[in-house]
Amino acid sequence: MSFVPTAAAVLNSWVRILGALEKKINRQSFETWLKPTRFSHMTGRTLYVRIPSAEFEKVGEKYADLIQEAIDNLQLDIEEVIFQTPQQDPAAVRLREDGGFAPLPSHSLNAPRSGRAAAGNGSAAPEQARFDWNTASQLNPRYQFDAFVIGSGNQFAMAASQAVAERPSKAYNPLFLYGGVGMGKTHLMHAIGHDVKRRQPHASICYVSGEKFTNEMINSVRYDKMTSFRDKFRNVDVLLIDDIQFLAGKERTQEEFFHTFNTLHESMKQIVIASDRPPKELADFEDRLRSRFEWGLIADIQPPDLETKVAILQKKAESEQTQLPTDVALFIASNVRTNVRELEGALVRLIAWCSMHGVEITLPVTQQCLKQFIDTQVRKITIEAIQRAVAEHFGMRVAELKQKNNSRQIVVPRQIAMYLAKQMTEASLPEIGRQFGGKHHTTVMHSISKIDEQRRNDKDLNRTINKLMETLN
Ligand SMILES: Nc1ncnc2c1ncn2[C@@H]1O[C@H](COP(=O)(O)OP(=O)(O)OP(=O)(O)O)[C@@H](O)[C@H]1O
Repeated sequence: MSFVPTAAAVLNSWVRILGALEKKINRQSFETWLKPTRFSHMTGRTLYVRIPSAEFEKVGEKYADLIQEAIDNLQLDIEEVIFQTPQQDPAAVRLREDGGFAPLPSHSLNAPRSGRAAAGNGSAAPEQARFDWNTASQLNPRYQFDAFVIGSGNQFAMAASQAVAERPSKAYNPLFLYGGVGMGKTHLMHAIGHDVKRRQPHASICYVSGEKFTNEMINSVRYDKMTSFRDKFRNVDVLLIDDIQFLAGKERTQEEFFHTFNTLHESMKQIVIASDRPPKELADFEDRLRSRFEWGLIADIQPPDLETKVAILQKKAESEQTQLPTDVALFIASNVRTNVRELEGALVRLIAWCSMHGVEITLPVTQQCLKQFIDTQVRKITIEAIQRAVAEHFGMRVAELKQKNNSRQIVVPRQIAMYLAKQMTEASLPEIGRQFGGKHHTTVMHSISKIDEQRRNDKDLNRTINKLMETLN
């Protein structure tokens, strides 16, 4: 095959493969298993595909023939496809030379897979005497404290995490970390795990997501293995449980977690919990659990400011052995909004593009390469979308935001919506005024500066705005 891929072809390769698969398999399977996957990057002739969770590892096996067929038909120069979750390193499934997909041989990062099997995740695996967290801690080697950039929004959470790592169960127990999507909660949890392990090599560290905890519990009930499930989670030195909000409304799982929590806490074992919201906002959670989450320390992570975003980009580039000029870092940081994961995505795309074209990373190249990425972000957010999101958040109708009504219940959401319109769209003040029922541009300006000022002192307002920004992004 003498096909020479262009950068765009490589970046679009997975999208093109998906396009071919969409025509071959039923819609529901496609929507469930393939649509959530994303092109990650390409190294040599290896295509890396991002899957949302370990559950998706079977995609490679299930659709191996169809993927191979699509690669052949599209004449893509791809030798192997690796599916990886954000947490795991290249793992899961690999396209073999003979054209089939097979699991990679087990190594330390794959160890969690054996962990799941031992817990009876869907299969009737034999009971295990004691789960070995030493080989299955699921910690990502890249998520270390020294790879975490400190800024005003995360310094408290970082300090609390370091204190916990230095003195597990003695500093703050539990430590409850919360913040929006891609703000570094998982990174900090893994860093705690690594640091404890460095100080106490024999400590057993368990990192588990709320979803995995739930699934393992369901399977344990199903296969009558609750004893080993309890043994597994109640005999660790440090329990790091991510995305606890997943347990909302799941009474039986909450009950089980309640007892896990009590056992660990009573035996002076460290518990670290991460969530997308503070304990008091965890709806559909038992009060006794919510109150336990507040026993130790609650630390929030706010979105990074511009300087922190630039520093994160520089650090990530450094770890990729890439020189990132300051004007490029500034350009990316100011155009990619709050989410650090998206910031990383933009950088990965840029590095891939430049290495494929054999060009240096400069501002014009960056502008060209990230144009679509940034345009999509800008395009996505309209004043109408902001009005809808704000109205929904405050339980009101969009029309009320535009009415001449100056009651506080209407004024505050309207001011927030105007503020977001200024921050997140290109619209001018008169344009914003027009879209809010014909307000004068000075009224818009007043609203924006009011919210801007209040946001600095009012933590709840700040959180509401961050949450709305995330929803819109
Ligand atoms: N301050 C930071 N310094 C360096 N990297 C960061 C920082 N904050 C986030 N990241 C990086 O951003 C990515 C997303 O972070 P992470 O997965 O920890 O977010 P999260 O808060 O757990 O998000 P989610 O709620 O979606 O699980 C990771 O690659 C992480 O290393």
